[in-house]
Amino acid sequence: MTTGVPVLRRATAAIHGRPAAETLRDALDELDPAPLASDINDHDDGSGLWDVSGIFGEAPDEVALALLADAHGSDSFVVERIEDRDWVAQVRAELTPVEAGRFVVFGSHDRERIGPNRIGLEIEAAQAFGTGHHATTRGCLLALDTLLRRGFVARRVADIGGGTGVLAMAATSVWPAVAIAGDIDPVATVTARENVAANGVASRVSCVTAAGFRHPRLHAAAPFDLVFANILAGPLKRIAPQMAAAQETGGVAILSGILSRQAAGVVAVYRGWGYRVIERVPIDGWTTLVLGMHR
Ligand SMILES: C[S@@+](CC[C@H](N)C(=O)[O-])C[C@H]1O[C@@H](n2cnc3c(N)ncnc32)[C@H](O)[C@@H]1O
Repeated sequence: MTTGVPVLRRATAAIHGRPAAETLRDALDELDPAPLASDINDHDDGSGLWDVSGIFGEAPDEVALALLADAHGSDSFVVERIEDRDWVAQVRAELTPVEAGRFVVFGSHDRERIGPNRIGLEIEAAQAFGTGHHATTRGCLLALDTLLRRGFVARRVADIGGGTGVLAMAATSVWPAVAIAGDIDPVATVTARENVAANGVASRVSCVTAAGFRHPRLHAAAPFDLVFANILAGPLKRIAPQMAAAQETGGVAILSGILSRQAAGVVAVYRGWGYRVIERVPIDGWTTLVLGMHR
């Protein structure tokens, strides 16, 4: 039995074919707190069934998925405990370096393999999101790469939903900037601090536990030339007023965690707060938005 490893459970429901996959995906996105991972699969056998599953660390999330299953006509709902193992060690061993524009994100086990012509970001996969493998993180790094090619320079950066701190560190690796990475999850804050120290940028990147911009350090450091926010479409819409208050004309926001079909809705909200679209970066069904503030 491994100690210090979160107990994970997989909750699975077989749902009858009426709801579209998008409806189920939206419903999964709305679960609060969200599952650590989720999946939707068509049975593909003519039965018209969907398998909807989520991996959870906390029982209340399972209850939410059970309600979701019930709302969509499921007659089976199963929760199983996943065998304990050292997930962090397993994930670390399996991770390979990820390239995005001029950046390469890698674990310490790959340090020797990174060439000199890349900007390396060493990230240990712990219990935080942001190893560069997800399309949304890559989208943000590619968006940053594009801003650099356009000659954009940022001195003050905020990373809302910073996870491992990868985006804040990317910004401080290309500009003499200071950055604040805020995450609602205190475990992510600890992980980000470790990564920031390992990359030698602790004097320029501070990591705080905060929901959105609600932290004195974020208030004191505003206005920000650049804000990253790789959280989901719903929370992005909710923090739009805070984002607009934290930026001035000429400021840029890189927003991600947006399913491509949700992008128009996010853009509509941010237009109402003075933002215009500079660029869209679509990857694997996700869209990263680069928005410029023109108040
Ligand atoms: C998809 S991860 C992004 C991590 C990293 N920035 C990246 O791009 O890979 C989203 C992170 O946002 C955090 N989060 C979600 N909602 C938030 C909110 N309202 N305020 C701050 N952090 C939030 C989550 O805890 C999670 O660590």
